[in-house]
Amino acid sequence: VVNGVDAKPHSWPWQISLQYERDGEWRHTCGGSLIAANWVMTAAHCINTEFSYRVFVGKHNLVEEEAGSKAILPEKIIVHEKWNPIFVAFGNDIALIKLSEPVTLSDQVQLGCIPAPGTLLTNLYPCYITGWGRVYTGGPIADKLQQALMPVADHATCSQSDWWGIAVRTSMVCAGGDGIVAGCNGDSGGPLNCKNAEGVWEIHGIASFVSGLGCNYVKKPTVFTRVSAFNSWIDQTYNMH
Ligand SMILES: CC(C)C[C@H](NC(=O)C(F)(F)F)C(=O)N[N@@+](C)(CC(=O)Nc1ccc(C(C)C)cc1)Cc1ccccc1
Repeated sequence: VVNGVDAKPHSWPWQISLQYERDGEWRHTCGGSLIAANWVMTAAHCINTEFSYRVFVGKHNLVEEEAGSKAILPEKIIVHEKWNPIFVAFGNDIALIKLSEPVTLSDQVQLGCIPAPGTLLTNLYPCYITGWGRVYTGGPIADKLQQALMPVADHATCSQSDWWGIAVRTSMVCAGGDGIVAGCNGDSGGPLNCKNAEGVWEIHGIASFVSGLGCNYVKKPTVFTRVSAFNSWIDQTYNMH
């Protein structure tokens, strides 16, 4: 997250770190959200079938051992069947990870809520991006979980020609675009957290892409998969696997 702040530890208890093993070391690669005791929602582009992964729950500082955190191996990973790594603009950048064992819920490990199907947020609706991604374009990833207020750019705004134009679909949600705050590599797969009218936090987005010209680039908001466009896919995947 570019120009974010350290989150209060465990204040986003559904946030997970998706890590892959390289040279005997586990490395953070993406964010994700716990949506059931044994299911994590992340971005399809985070998954590479050559790698082995683990899901780390209950984390705040990635470079410290933390009581209450736990690394769990996936039992299976389901990538949306219409995801195409060559055409990110087609969307469907969503994947579900079934955990090999259900997590134990606690103060530090909680489930995130999914919005009702078809829910659309109005322009400038206040949401927060969270993640351990790069803290500036090309920079290092964060040790401590970062958060930043990122107002929604509705589809009418985000699909303007000098914004994302036709690269953004209605199955996506944009946030930010002020050139200051943005998601960046390593935030992929993580949540866009928005409080609903009842005061309940919901996961409205899965961080998908930012501009190749720079993470925080004016009129190129961070683009998220719109979770409320995938409720039935999520339900079907749950019930099928
Ligand atoms: C692999 C892509 C599909 C997703 C990757 N996502 C992220 O980094 C995220 F923001 F989600 F954390 C990304 O944006 N990667 N970039 C490599 C940019 C990129 O690939 N962006 C992009 C933008 C639009 C499109 C399509 C929709 C036209 C595809 C890729 C990051 C970047 C940012 C600044 C400088 C250099 C690199």
